[in-house]
Amino acid sequence: MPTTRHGAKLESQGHRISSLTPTLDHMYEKFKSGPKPASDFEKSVADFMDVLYCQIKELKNEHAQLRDEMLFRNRDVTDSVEELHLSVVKTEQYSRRDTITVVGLEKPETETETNLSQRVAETLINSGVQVTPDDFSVLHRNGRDNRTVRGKTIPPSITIPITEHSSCGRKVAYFGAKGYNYGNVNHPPKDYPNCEVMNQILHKMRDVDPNFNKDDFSCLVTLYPDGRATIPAHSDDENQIHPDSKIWTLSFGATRVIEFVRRTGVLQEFRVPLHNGQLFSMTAKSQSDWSHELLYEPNLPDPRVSFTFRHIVDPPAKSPAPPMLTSAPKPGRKQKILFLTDSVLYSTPEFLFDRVPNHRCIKKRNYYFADVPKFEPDFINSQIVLLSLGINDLSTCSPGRPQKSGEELAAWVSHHLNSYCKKYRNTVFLVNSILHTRHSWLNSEIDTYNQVMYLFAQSIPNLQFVDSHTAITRHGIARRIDFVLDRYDGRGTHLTLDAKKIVARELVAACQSHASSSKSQMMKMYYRNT
Ligand SMILES: O=C(O)CCC(=O)C(=O)O
Ligand SMILES: [Fe+2]
Repeated sequence: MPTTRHGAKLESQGHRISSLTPTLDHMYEKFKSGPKPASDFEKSVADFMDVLYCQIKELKNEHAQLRDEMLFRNRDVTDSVEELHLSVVKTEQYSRRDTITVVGLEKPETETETNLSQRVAETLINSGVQVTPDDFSVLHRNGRDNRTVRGKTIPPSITIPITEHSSCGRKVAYFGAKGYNYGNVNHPPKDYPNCEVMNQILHKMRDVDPNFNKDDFSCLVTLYPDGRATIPAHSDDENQIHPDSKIWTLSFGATRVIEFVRRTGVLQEFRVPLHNGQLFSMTAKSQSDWSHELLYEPNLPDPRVSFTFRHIVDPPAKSPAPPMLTSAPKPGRKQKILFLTDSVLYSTPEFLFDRVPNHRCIKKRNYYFADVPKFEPDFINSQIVLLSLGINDLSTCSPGRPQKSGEELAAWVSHHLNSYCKKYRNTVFLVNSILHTRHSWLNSEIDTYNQVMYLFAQSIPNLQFVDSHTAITRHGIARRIDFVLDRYDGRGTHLTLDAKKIVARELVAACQSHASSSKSQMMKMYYRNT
């Protein structure tokens, strides 16, 4: 590889481009601590050096940010291409396998897709099949023109893809004093049937849960005729379900397997078989943190019936102007996520937060916790304030002695967050854990800080501790410190792109769960009672 003379010189002195800034800092410090400029010329050289130094630093920051943004975007594009590829493979398999071909249906000049569906449906209905034209919305002719074979006109055949029915083969009945809606499905209120089976089941439910009563709890009865009927991955987290409601499922018939997959952070999944006569319960937390799915078992011929009970409440009324120090978001305006971060995550692109529906992220640089009050005027207009700080408050130039201990920092931060959370009750404060460095003395302070903050956040309804440190330690990259911390950064407080991506995913997921949850409702309840 050709090397310029200048490049060779830099290499030989051990100066890599990536280490230029520490060198520059060092040179600048030396320059500033040298003799004071005497002449006008020396003064203007000193001013010139100041300007150059600031501009180089700014450019370097900008460069790091642009590089990360580009890498994040690249990864996004790769992910989308992979997803598209998978969906093409799926579509191909599906178009080869799950289709019906109809031959011999003549093709009039005036044929359109809609009247073709109509005619196919009519033909099938005449032969005793129960269908409607809507069942064939994507059918098509295999060719445009009729062919003539030995004097006979042969119309092009028709392919009918068998579309997965939205209920995935399930049949449901709903009973309860209040209606229940999810997705496009709308179950109106309906009296429980006064029959032996239902009465016995209700009786059993009261034995199990003393709070159970059929005025509050609704029952969704689902029939899965065989193993091909499923319920796809979902969480029962509609705001019509009481925030503390357990979801009870009573199973009869064939054993089916329910699979849980964690919704955020590191991928975790597990399966539970649901046997005949078994009662299974899920907590609200298992809905917010996990999705569940009844797995497809094409070779299972037997039916299963489940009775699912949920405590249904009236959906929260559209709130009037929120109380206290809050300003209602203007209609049509996106809500704000204020992201205060030190340099560890400063290059996290704001666009990643576009995944939080109806929100936009404004990122601001903040090195020390002591600087947080500068941004207080913005809290009132932010739905989420995300704080990723702390390492600069702990670390110090003389190893072994932090500026503040982990415990001191946690006490100080929690004191301030406590008052912010009370003052800005409609704002959710997310505080990110501090990540490990290359220094064990510092890491033990970090652990203390993280533990105290984790416990503290549990007691404040609009404060959440985002444990991105644990997300990293559970990830494969934790095998080697160089996979997590930037190798060229001796201080060990800068992350590799992989680590940044893991943390960013945690932060975005935490914002997503707050943006969609009924937490603000719970916060109001909490503050009303305190
Ligand atoms: O049938 C089951 O066991 C699960 C049903 C379910 O997840 C639901 O109704 O939300
Ligand atoms: Fe469910």
